[in-house]
Amino acid sequence: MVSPLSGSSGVNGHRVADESLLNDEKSMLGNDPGGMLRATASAGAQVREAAALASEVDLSMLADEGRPRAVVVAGIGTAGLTGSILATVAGPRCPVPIIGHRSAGVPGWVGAADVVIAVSASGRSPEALAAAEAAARRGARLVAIGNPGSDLEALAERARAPFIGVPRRAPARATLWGLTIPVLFAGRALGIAKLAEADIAETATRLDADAERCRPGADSFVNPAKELALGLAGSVPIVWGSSPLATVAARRFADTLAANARYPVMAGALGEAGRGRVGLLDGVFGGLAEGSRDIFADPDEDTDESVTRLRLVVFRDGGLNPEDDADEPVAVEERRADAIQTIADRRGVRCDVLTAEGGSTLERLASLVAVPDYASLYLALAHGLDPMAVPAISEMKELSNPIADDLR
Ligand SMILES: O=P(O)(O)OC[C@H]1O[C@](O)(CO)[C@@H](O)[C@@H]1O
Repeated sequence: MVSPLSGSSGVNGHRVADESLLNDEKSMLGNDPGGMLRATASAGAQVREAAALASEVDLSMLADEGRPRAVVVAGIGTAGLTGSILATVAGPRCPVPIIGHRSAGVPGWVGAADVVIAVSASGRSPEALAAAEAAARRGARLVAIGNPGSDLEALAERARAPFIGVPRRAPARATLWGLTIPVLFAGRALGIAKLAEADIAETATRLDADAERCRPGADSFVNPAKELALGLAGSVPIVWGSSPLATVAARRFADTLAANARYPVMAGALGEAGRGRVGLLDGVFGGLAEGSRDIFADPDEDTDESVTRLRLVVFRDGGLNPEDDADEPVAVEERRADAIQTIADRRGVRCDVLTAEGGSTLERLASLVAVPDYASLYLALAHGLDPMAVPAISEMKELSNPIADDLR
């Protein structure tokens, strides 16, 4: 029997995206048996619910021993991304290093002076469990976040550490906001991240508004997520972020495009790409592919599917406050973002631009995550793929699990 958390038609799909599959809401919902569209639409509700649940947990013991030497956020996949979000919200002047740890256990130097935040949507990833265990063993302050009633909760209980339960109603990647808010609460309790109630409320409102704009019933000409998905169809997407905040969103888009739509994506910081990977725009999938195209043809009408092309997506931040004393002035980031658009344009490489909006770091991040999250689902659906199914990931777990191996 197919479990409600695993799809069933992951390997059936069409090589060429079919826009008509995005036109009929009812059949689209039928092609999403796991309810990923619905789960993604709950982002705003996740923020509110997680904030309510986190505020019921006494996190004061985290701050009892004063400012930690370092904060380690341990978890894999979406849970791991919450560490990057905490670092972004804490900002470039955060006095405490925030280290994301995406493998089992914790770094060798972690000890009593440090804090470990172990995150796992299921509450049973070996990485987060091993991190929580190691933190308790080494006397580090621990807070665990994840599925209520899970092994992670039991472990936190044994370690007398606070646990913030995040109800599990969807796969981890559709629970980003439910996992993120408790991590930010932990950061706030430690005095390293500012998180005003108004920021939380406005972020939830923005996520609701984006869910409305991107709803399945909205046609592609008014639905920014369908438009983004159809533009990416058949391409190799490259997603670059203009700032650290925008780069977190870019990496998130790479994760969801890979997991939901099964597209290979390159993502990263535009600053770093500008010193290296930007050269891709001159290569076989970039300028060379575009050079073979009829220059008078409408780029959006181009139907030559035998040519694989890059499609650039630039996430622009612009910063909350240009006077911020971040390491890099906002003006430099802005010039770089303008430059990449010009360079793409000169080579005929098509480019989508998303610009952050909102009055807080959290809301700005949400504004760069919401539409792309939906786009990854629409791209899957346009290819006839069940966005929830992850057969290769399941096989990977099965084949690499030593217990399963012994039983064979
Ligand atoms: O948050 P969890 O349940 O620990 O899962 C970690 C990661 O493992 C996966 O379930 C894949 O195995 C991802 O979807 C997820 O982000």
